[in-house]
Amino acid sequence: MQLQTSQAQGLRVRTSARGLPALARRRTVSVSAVASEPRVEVPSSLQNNSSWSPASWRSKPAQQQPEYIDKVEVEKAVAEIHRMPPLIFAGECRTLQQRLAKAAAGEAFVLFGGDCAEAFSQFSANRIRDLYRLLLQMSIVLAFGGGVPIVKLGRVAGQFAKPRSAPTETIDGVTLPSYRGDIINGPEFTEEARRCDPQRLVRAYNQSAATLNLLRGFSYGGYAGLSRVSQWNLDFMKNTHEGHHYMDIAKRVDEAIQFMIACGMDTNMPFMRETEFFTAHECLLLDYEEALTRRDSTSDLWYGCSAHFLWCGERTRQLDHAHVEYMRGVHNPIGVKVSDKMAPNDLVTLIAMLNPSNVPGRLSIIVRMGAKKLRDKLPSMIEAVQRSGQVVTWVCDPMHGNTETVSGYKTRRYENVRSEIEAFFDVHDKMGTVPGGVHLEMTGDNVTECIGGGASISEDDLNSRYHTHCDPRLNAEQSLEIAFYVAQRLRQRREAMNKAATN
Ligand SMILES: O=C[C@H](O)[C@H](O)COP(=O)(O)O
Ligand SMILES: C=C(OP(=O)(O)O)C(=O)O
Repeated sequence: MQLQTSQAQGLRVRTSARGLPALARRRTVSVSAVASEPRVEVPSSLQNNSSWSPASWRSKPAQQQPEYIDKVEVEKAVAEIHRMPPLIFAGECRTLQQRLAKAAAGEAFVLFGGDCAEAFSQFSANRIRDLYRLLLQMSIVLAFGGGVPIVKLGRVAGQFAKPRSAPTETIDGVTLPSYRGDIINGPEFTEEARRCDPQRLVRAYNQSAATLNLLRGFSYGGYAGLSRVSQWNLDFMKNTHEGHHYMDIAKRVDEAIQFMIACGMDTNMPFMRETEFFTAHECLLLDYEEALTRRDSTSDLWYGCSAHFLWCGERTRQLDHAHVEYMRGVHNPIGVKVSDKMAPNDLVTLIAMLNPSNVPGRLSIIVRMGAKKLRDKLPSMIEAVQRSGQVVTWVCDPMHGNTETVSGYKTRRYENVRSEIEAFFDVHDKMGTVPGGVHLEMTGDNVTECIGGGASISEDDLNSRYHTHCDPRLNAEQSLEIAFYVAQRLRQRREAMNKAATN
């Protein structure tokens, strides 16, 4: 065993025989393996020897938090949420962690998608249903291509808080605080709306609870049954190329089911009637997250009970700051967004802090850099993580490195989104590592927020149905088109691996 020291970080990384030389060969991680010993020692300046508690983040600097005027009102709202039931259960988080471990090993694939920012004004059963069934459609397409289970994770039922690049916004000479998500303030450009209002915390909790209730109903009440695959096509998609392509697959699924029934398969089996669906959001607003942090009575461990999966954003992942402190102590599966700005050694340290026992499925690294930077930077990140023996689930967010402003609208080009996914698969194929999933800002609505794709949305179309409160989302047709592209890449990987196995 070799011992390497990175002087810049004061970080000691031990590499084993399966470290450096393994880079060139295809490598899978066994999910059934018990968690291996951590191989990375966190520098003493970053070590946190004090014990963790749901409130220990308060002793660290916290980025992107709202400035409330009335602190007493905040305390009241937080106390109210603290008395409310948890939104999720620890056992569900453990199940999700197992699924994500499979994705790390290439035995499953993660489909992560939903609104950039959920909104109080856009809350409706139809919108939740349309996002849900689009995710179901996409998961059918992906499972068909990839031949692996699809882990469905919605950016939903809690995706309310937004980190912003600038604290203020100026329009026609008037400067107001930036919109930070409906859980904090309102999107309208008025002083009143932009004031941080603690009552919004309670409203966001209630909307999340109601949304989750419906999602659980869809997942376990028959809506998501495999016999209904051909009924999930959204009405406005029926006459589109993607809609037709989807129906071809749906017909083949129907035929396969008929065949299996003829062979004696029991259609009452849970996998025929139900599906697993998990929720996720950015762990940004720490007052809210702390109020929903609960100790699981069966394991005695702490869980963030606002969602099954929480992620730390690109703007709040500082190694010695509050968000990393909070996240290191909750036992949910978690993620971190990573741009090209992150140094590979810092990534290794961050992983060691968040997943010191190296548990597969605990940590997803969600990369978001744009295609070109991804081709340049991702290989050295993967190499550093591999060399340290750390197990992570690599996920591609092709949205956040591809935002631009056109005619005054924030937008993204379909072609750039697809290119980043292409680069992500190419890099993993080249390195023999596993592309574990995609993370999309998307909606089941027929919006015109991203340019291009088969729907041919042009720059001039942007103002026609631009409804997002923050970043532009792929519409249903563009999302399905992405799913077909990813499915094709998954199929190619599967075929290449089968070929390699038979040679
Ligand atoms: O969704 C992510 C961020 O909140 C968003 O990209 C920030 O946008 P901004 O750069 O306009 O603040
Ligand atoms: C803010 C987000 O992403 P990032 O942290 O990658 O900018 C997001 O996904 O909503």
